[in-house]
Amino acid sequence: MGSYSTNHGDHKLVFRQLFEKESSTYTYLLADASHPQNPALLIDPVDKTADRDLALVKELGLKLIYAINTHVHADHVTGSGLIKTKFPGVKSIISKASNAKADLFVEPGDKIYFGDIFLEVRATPGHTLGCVTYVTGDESNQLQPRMAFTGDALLIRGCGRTDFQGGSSDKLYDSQIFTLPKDTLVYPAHDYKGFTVSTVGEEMLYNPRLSKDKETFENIMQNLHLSYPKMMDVAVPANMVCGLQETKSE
Ligand SMILES: N[C@@H](CCC(=O)N[C@@H](CSS)C(=O)NCC(=O)O)C(=O)O
Ligand SMILES: [Fe+2]
Repeated sequence: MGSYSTNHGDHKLVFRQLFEKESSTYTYLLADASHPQNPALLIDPVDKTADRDLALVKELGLKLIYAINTHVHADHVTGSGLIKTKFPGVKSIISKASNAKADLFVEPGDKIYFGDIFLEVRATPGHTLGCVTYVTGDESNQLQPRMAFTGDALLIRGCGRTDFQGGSSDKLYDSQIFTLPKDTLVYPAHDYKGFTVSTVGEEMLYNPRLSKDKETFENIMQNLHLSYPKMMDVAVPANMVCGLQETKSE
């Protein structure tokens, strides 16, 4: 289910799942096509594919208003800064807890509106301190099932590593992702196995890490033995400033 436009009562949600293959990153394009201006947002854009994403926005006749990140990525540079240089009206968004730069900062419980649809912010720390999950909603609750953009907190049959940038397996386990309704669709920031979508209920049953008890989970996370992302030294400082490397004025 990578791409659809669907009617939910009064709402017409445009949804596209886009992939950046070098970092196996998913970027998501959402828009409210029931609204006269077709307001749209991108979740977790990548610098390398920003032009592709902006061309799609244009082709679909959408008005991009937000470039949103789920967290300070360590494996790729966000497209937010580049997008802002090309579409100056676009506002970048990240969680306040990330301590990164952006135009707007969100906290748990905040709602990011695009037309009559919103993304509700939920704190899901543990992969990094400032990780959040964005969950679709609307005032009349017609937009069902909900879609959760989980960043690296919950991956399909996996989860984000917890060994850098304020990571904590204790916090990730307690981050309450599984309190969302079981039919909530799970859309992660990465997939390394070819999956595109899951549900909360499916992950509660089959996630080989988060379905376990806390002690087993923490033991699994301590023994992943993953090498650090290749781009980490470039990506983290760049993403702390929204992807734009600021030039120093003399
Ligand atoms: N090989 C990749 C990095 C892979 C990696 O560490 N992925 C992160 C998410 S990006 S911060 C992760 O949390 N992975 C969890 C897992 O179980 O794989 C590279 O070199 O970029
Ligand atoms: Fe990450």
